[in-house]
This record gives sequence, structure tokens and C-alpha cells, in this order.
Amino acid sequence: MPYGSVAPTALEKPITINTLRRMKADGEKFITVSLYDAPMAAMAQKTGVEVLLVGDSLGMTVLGFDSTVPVTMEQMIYHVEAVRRGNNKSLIMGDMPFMTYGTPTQALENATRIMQAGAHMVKLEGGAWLADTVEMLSERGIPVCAHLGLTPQYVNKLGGFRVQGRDDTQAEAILNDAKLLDQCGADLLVLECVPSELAKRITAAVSMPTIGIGAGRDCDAQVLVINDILGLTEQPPKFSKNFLVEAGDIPGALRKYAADVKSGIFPAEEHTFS
Ligand SMILES: Nc1nc(=O)c2c([nH]1)NC[C@@H]1CN(c3ccc(C(=O)N[C@@H](CCC(=O)O)C(=O)O)cc3)CN21
Ligand SMILES: CC(C)C(=O)C(=O)O
Ligand SMILES: [Mg+2]
Repeated sequence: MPYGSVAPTALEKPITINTLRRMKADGEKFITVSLYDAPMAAMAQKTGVEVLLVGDSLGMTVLGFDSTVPVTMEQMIYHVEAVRRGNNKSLIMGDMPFMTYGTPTQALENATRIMQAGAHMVKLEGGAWLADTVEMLSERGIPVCAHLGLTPQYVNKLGGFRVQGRDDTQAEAILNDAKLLDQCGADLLVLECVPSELAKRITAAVSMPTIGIGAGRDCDAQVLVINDILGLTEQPPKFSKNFLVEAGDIPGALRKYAADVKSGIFPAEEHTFS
């Protein structure tokens, strides 16, 4: 057991939103990886990765675009199907692409397609304007992961991939959005590139589990993009870590990421914003 007392093992039972709520209550961190294909999904199951995100980051990490804006429903469906074929235990979350959930009705139609491709939950970027949409999907049996802070589909509006919530007004707005979407029935919340103090406050203020990326160690879970874990990214974000270097091979890198999150070693100070 090279990484301490919490060496990850293969998932035995399917992970559900109830599993994740219980883990939040027990203070046990869960692992999320953004990945896109069947063999990686299978390896994640063996490593005990509780949640798989089929991220629209695939537009950048797989397809060579310079943002996630060009990603289509057809591309998301293709990759959700592949991931689902490789893994029958992790909870699979599918990103809804840019402008496929602009209205509640449009969101319902497109979320249905992602669910029927094999996802157990959809993820949407945005704040208070999504309240009706989250409520509508939830009431009809589609669990929703909200995504606040640095929302990459807003890159053209944000003027770049920048840390969000640094001033008090913006921080309060993100906190209020999180509380509202929690009340509307969201089941998970991704917090991306926000100061760790803000992520800590939000995690304490909402009933849904939070998943951080560049949001410090106090979230209920962490997510990284598989390309960053494996050192495939030319200019990796500051919050990410190449686990392949120390681990030596791909299964080892995934195991080390999982073990380091479970034991609180990752993220360290150098991966966080304040
Ligand atoms: N490989 C990869 N990893 C990701 O985490 C990721 C993607 N691609 N594509 C979709 C979005 C885009 N993301 C990004 C991309 C760049 C930064 C970045 O360079 N951030 C600066 C911080 C800038 C500031 O201080 O405001 C950094 O230094 O990390 C952050 C998130 C996160 N997502
Ligand atoms: C970075 C994560 C949270 C994501 O949304 C993605 O991989 O698309
Ligand atoms: Mg995404």
C-alpha cells in the first residue's frame, strides 16, 4: 500500500447520488475525473473513481479547439456512450454543450439525449438564471450538477480562463447562486477556480456535495482532467498536477491522484488560489 491507509480499490457497487451525499456527511472525499473514452473509464472503475465527468473539455483536450464553445451534442453523446461502455459502476455525468440549455424546454430535450446516451446526471454552467431549468430537470428525474466560478463556456464573456470570486461582491454572488441552485434541487456543484476560502464557505452552506477544481482542499470532492493527470497538456492550469511523473505508469497515476485526494494531500497550497 504505497500511498498510506487509503489506497483506492475497485468499485463494488454502483455509485448513486445517495452514496455521494453519505460521503459528504461522513467527511469522506470522493474522486472525480473528466475523461472521454472506454479504456480510461474502465481503469477508473478499477481505481475506485466514484464519479466520471464526460467533460466538454474534450473540445480542447481531444479535438484541438481553443475553447469548449464549439462542442456539439453529437460529440458529447458519442463520448458518453464510449465511457458508459467501459464502466458500469461509477456515476457518469455528462456536460451539456454551449447553448444547448438556453431555455428550460431546450435543456429538457438535450438533457434527455445525454441521459439516454448513458449518463446518470447532466452538468450545466451558470447561476441564478438556471433556477427554473434545474427545477424542471430535477422534477422530471434528471439529476443536475451545477457549475459556478470559472465557467469555461463563458470564456468570451470573462475575457479568458480567469479566477472568479476574488472581490467580496462577486464572492457573495457566487455563494447566493450556489444556495439558490441547491434549493432548486441541484444534486452536485462544481466550483472551478475560486479562492479556497469561498469554496469552503459554499461547501458548508449547501446540502449538495461540492466538487472543486482550483478551489482548494475544503470541497467535498476534487476533479481533474485526465490529460492533466497524465501530463498531456502543453500549458497545464496551475491547479492541476501531473501524477504520471512520480507514479511511472497510467494506472499508478490514477491511483496516486485518487489516494492523494482521499488523504487530503492533493490539492496542496501551490494548486490553490486565495
Ligand atoms: N486540459 C484542460 N484542463 C482543464 O482543467 C480544462 C480544460 N483543459 N479545458 C476546459 C477548461 C478550461 N480550464 C482552464 C484553462 C486554463 C486555466 C488557466 O490557465 N488559469 C490560470 C489562472 C489565471 C488567473 O490567475 O486568473 C492558471 O494559471 O492556472 C484555467 C482553467 C479548465 N478546463
Ligand atoms: C473541468 C471540468 C469541471 C469540466 O467541466 C470539463 O472537463 O469539461
Ligand atoms: Mg466542462
